[in-house]
Amino acid sequence: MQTIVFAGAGSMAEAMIQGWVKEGVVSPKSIHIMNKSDRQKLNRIADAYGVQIVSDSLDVVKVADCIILAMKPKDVIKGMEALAPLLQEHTAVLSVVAGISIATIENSLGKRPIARVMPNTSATIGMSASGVSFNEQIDASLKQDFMTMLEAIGTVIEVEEDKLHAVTAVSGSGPAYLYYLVEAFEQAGVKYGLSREVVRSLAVQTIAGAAEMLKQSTEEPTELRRKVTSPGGTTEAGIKALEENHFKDAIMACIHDAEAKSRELAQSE
Ligand SMILES: NC(=O)C1=CN([C@@H]2O[C@H](COP(=O)(O)OP(=O)(O)OC[C@H]3O[C@@H](n4cnc5c(N)ncnc54)[C@H](OP(=O)(O)O)[C@@H]3O)[C@@H](O)[C@H]2O)C=CC1
Ligand SMILES: O=C(O)[C@@H]1CCC=N1
Repeated sequence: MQTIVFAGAGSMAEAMIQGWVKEGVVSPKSIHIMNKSDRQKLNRIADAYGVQIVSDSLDVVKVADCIILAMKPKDVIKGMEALAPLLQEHTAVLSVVAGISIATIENSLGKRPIARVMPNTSATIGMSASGVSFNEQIDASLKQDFMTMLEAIGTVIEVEEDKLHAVTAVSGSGPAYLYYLVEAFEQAGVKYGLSREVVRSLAVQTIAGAAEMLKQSTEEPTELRRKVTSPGGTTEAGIKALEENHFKDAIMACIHDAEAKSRELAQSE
C-alpha cells in the first residue's frame, strides 16, 4: 500500500507504526498521521519513526489507499464524519476501535473494504495477539495485504465479528492484566525483603518462561501446573491461597465485564 493514513495517533497507532517500521513491512514514507489537536505528539512520532504528518488541507486523505481508524470509541463517529467526504471509492478502512461495528463504519464511510481488528500494544515489539474480521467488500488480494501487515506485528486470528468482543476482553486488554499482575508481584515481593528490581526481573522471566513453555510444550496448562506443584509444597500452598481468594472468579469477572463493556460501546454508537 502506497498511502496509509492513521486517523488517531495515540498508543495503539504508535505501537503499530513502530512494529511496521521495525519489521520493514510498511515504509515510513507511506505512513501519514493525524490527530485531533496534540501537535507535539505528532511531531514526536514523526521524528521517532520517519513518518509524515497530514497537512491541514487533508490532501493526502483524498489519495489514501487505506485509512486506519485509531481514535477512542467516543471520538470515532465525529472523526468519520470529517473523513467521509474525502475518501475515494477504493479507499479501504482498517479499524482498531474497540466496540465499533463494521456496520457502523459502513454507515458513516459507505460500503467499502473494511477490516476490523483488535490488536494489542505488544504490536510495538511485533508480539501482538490480534483478532480480525472483514466485510464482504474485501477481495482476496486486499485481505492478504492486511493479513501480512497484521502478521508483521504479531499473531492474527480471523474470527466472526461478534467474537471480537471476547477477543477485546482477552487479548486486547490482556497486556494490562499481566502488567497488573507484575505490579502485584512487586508489591508482594518487596514486602518479603526483595528489591523491586529483583522481583521485576524474576517475575518477568517467570512469565516469559511459562509463556514459552505453553507455546513449545504439547502439555495442557493443568499438566504443566501439576509438574510445578509438589505435594505438600510451596506451590500447593500458594494455589490454595489463590483458590481461597477466588482467583478464577476474579478472572471470570474481569473477562465478563470487559466483554460486556465492548458490547456496551457498540450499543452506544
Ligand atoms: N491502547 C490499547 O491497548 C488498545 C487500543 N485499541 C483501540 O485503539 C483506539 C485508540 O486507542 P489509544 O491509542 O489507546 O488511544 P489514545 O487516546 O492514545 O489516542 C487516540 C488518538 O485519537 C486522536 N483523535 C481523537 N479524535 C480525533 C479525530 N476526530 N480525528 C483524528 N484523530 C482523533 C487523538 O488525538 P489528540 O491526542 O490530539 O486528542 C489521539 O491521537 C481505541 O479505539 C481503542 O479501543 C485497540 C486495542 C488495544
Ligand atoms: O481499554 C480499551 O478500551 C482498549 C481496547 C482494548 C485495549 N484497550
